[in-house]
Amino acid sequence: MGRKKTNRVILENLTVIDAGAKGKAVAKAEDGRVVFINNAIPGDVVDVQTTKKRKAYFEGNAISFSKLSDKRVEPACEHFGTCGGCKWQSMGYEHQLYYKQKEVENNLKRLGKIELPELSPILGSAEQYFYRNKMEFSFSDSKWLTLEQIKSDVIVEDKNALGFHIPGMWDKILDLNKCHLQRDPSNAIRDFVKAKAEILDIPFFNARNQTGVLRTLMIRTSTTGEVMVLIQFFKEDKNKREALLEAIKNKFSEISALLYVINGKGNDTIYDQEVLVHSGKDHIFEEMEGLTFKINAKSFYQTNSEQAYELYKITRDFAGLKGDELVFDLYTGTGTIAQFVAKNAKKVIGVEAVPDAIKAAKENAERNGITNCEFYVGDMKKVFNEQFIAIHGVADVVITDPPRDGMHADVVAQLLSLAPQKIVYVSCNSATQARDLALLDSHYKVTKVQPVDMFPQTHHVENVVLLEKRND
Ligand SMILES: C[S@@+](CC[C@H](N)C(=O)[O-])C[C@H]1O[C@@H](n2cnc3c(N)ncnc32)[C@H](O)[C@@H]1O
Repeated sequence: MGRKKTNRVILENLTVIDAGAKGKAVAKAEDGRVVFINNAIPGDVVDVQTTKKRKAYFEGNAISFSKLSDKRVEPACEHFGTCGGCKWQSMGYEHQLYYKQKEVENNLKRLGKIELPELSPILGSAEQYFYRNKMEFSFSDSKWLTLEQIKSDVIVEDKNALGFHIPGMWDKILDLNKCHLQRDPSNAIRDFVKAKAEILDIPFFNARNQTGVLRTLMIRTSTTGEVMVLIQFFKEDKNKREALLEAIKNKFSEISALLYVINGKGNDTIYDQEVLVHSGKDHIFEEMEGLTFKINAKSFYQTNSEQAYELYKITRDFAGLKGDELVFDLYTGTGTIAQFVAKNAKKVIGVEAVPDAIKAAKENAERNGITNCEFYVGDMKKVFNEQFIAIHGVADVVITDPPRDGMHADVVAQLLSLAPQKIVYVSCNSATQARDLALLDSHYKVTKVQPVDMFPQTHHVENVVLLEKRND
């Protein structure tokens, strides 16, 4: 069944039959073991170099193709295959949607083992490229070189890169030419920053040696047309920093918040750092159905604004509010869902672990003239307890939108004891959602399921479920 190559195996002539967890292609080896394959899609026939061998499965990379799937399309991006993002670009969008729908259905059926209504067809994204409103690029003085570049006699003069980490390599950065994820002026800003930094002779970061000056570039765009740019420096060199930021300001009049951080720590996260303003404001605004949301450098906001609007409309529709309900919005973030449904409810209470997000939620609600929303900070499993319910009352409807891990078992138990009429469960991970639905199944029936594609060209899928209290 296979040729040996060093201590790894080559599995020959495998037909890819499915797309599985984490977006990998799935085939069956001759011995019946499942093979999870990178860089192939359903319908391909491939030879696979294995990278992992376990009792029940293999993992590996497709190294040659004897047949290419008829589901294939030409990837739009020149960096496809090297860059870690947008791994499903070689598959037609209708097929991406088919496999996302199938993943949600499989997870709910196989992991949840619950009775399900017919799933609504997945809601595709109107924009299949350039849909992200936030991108973060890394600077590096040791850019990723292709095998041809390494082998060739031509010396690569420019070793600087501004782009994304190569998958599995923390210190190698792909120098981006054009990225298809964020709309203009994102690419123009990134290109300009790189060129100007080189003219000013500002050293790019070296993650291995922790040397250099320029660390990361974040760009946020909004549907209102505002743009935020944040540059993270490893060390302060006031003259060069100001020269670079002034040049960016003068070149791009649409930048309304030009920010920087001086971060000498071991890692790139800005969440524990002071964000300083070079020019303009420290925030931009996002707008949705007449509501405005203030977004600062550290704020969470759904990364596909247009599709977030669709997701929220489905959530509001599933909640079916008439105007006299008490609603809890668990894991509220900056309170966007809470404010979005507020005009249809008597009162909405949002809970969230991040204090800054709750501060923003309160500010946003005040600016939006919403007076029937309250927001509280805390870890859900601690805050959402008997005392919380004694103070706020029994919710008629609970909307819950937890992180990928799903809800803590204590939160599910508390939901069962609270016993609201309806629960609307928004999830970015249908596997953990299925687990939680199974825990709720004794008291709640799943009556609606609506998958939503927020991230075209990737395997990620959002899913909204309506649970209604059983009367028996
Ligand atoms: C998927 S986001 C939902 C955000 C929000 N619903 C929205 O649409 O913008 C999940 C949120 O849960 C918060 N979170 C994570 N763990 C939490 C916990 N244990 N208790 C409370 N909130 C938590 C995160 O900070 C994040 O804002």
